[in-house]
Amino acid sequence: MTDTVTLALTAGEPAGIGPELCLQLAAEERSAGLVVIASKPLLEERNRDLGLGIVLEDWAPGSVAARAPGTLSVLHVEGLATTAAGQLNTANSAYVLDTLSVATRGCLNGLFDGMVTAPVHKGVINNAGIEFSGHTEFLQAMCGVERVVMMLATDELRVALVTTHLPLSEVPAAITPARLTQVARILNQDLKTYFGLEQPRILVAGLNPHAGEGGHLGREELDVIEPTLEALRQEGMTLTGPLPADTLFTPHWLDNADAALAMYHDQGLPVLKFQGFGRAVNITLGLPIVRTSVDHGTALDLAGTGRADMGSLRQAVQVGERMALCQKRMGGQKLASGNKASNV
Ligand SMILES: NC(=O)C1=CN([C@@H]2O[C@H](COP(=O)(O)OP(=O)(O)OC[C@H]3O[C@@H](n4cnc5c(N)ncnc54)[C@H](O)[C@@H]3O)[C@@H](O)[C@H]2O)C=CC1
Ligand SMILES: NCC(=O)COP(=O)(O)O
Repeated sequence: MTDTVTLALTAGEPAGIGPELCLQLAAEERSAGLVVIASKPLLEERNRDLGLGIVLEDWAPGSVAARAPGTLSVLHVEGLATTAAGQLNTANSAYVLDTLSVATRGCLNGLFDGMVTAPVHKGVINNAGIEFSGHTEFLQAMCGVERVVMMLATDELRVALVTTHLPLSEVPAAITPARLTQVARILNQDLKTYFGLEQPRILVAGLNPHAGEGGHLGREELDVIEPTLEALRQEGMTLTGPLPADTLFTPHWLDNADAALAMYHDQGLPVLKFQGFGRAVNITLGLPIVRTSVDHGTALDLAGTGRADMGSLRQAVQVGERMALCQKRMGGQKLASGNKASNV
């Protein structure tokens, strides 16, 4: 069958809202099969504590994932040390990363058509002595691709990033012609592949205030961004910029564009979250597999209360399903242009 997909859904940080959001989502009507990758006792505990009444079914490769409202397939992952909501424990970090590895391998070997991730806590994983910047970088390494692109999207706005989880002080040096070229090519290609845009119109932000004010407020625009964009235009891309980031996100520009490309995390994401926090999806472009995620973090303050909003997880599943169907129709795994796989 090519018109249905099975998605792996990682439940994320066990002390956060991820496990309960997965269970709450399982109560709803859905067309994609979902297999939650998590500790089964953890899900049973949240299910019981919140009185959700979801029927948890063990899933094994080859079996059909549950789709009926009120049921959820589970692929159990060992290694969880503690289950207390709201209380981080470094002893759970290896387990959290195992859930990501299981889902990623399952996508690479065709068990799943894509993966959706509930939030992890980057700090506690690092406190456990494991270097970890985020799912995005983890998946890039695990899939063996040279570059990936983080894009968050609502129905009205798409914002992609040139750099992701970097200290601000390291951002200027990271904006090189090579990185900008790879990011723009991946963004352009995946907007065509997954969003049906024949000629994506991309707005590119400058790095400095007023896009450098002609070199008086920084030279990255003159030395790196403008020449790189010009070369990419020669390849046929429709790129506007570098634009001052403070006016790029206004209707004047956005009304005639398909995506904005920001130079760094907190240049683009605050705007996106102001516009649509709770209904946005985080998509990793440039991977050979489909991966979507929520727009929020672990919300430890809400964990275990059942009050967290599942709008973003719902959206992540729906977008992941559409992307997986699109990839299936193309005949399987694909690589974004210019991205080399070394161990897939
Ligand atoms: N996809 C992922 O794995 C992500 C993980 N994180 C991680 O999450 C941790 C906590 O990050 P914060 O900056 O505190 O952001 P956060 O998103 O966890 O919380 C920020 C505020 O938004 C609220 N909130 C978050 N999700 C909500 C939901 N579904 N419904 C209602 N309210 C919600 C929280 O209660 C809190 O007041 C960090 O370690 C961060 O790295 C953050 C973003 C994405
Ligand atoms: N702000 C987005 C975020 O932190 C999520 O990152 P990732 O874990 O999806 O790489």
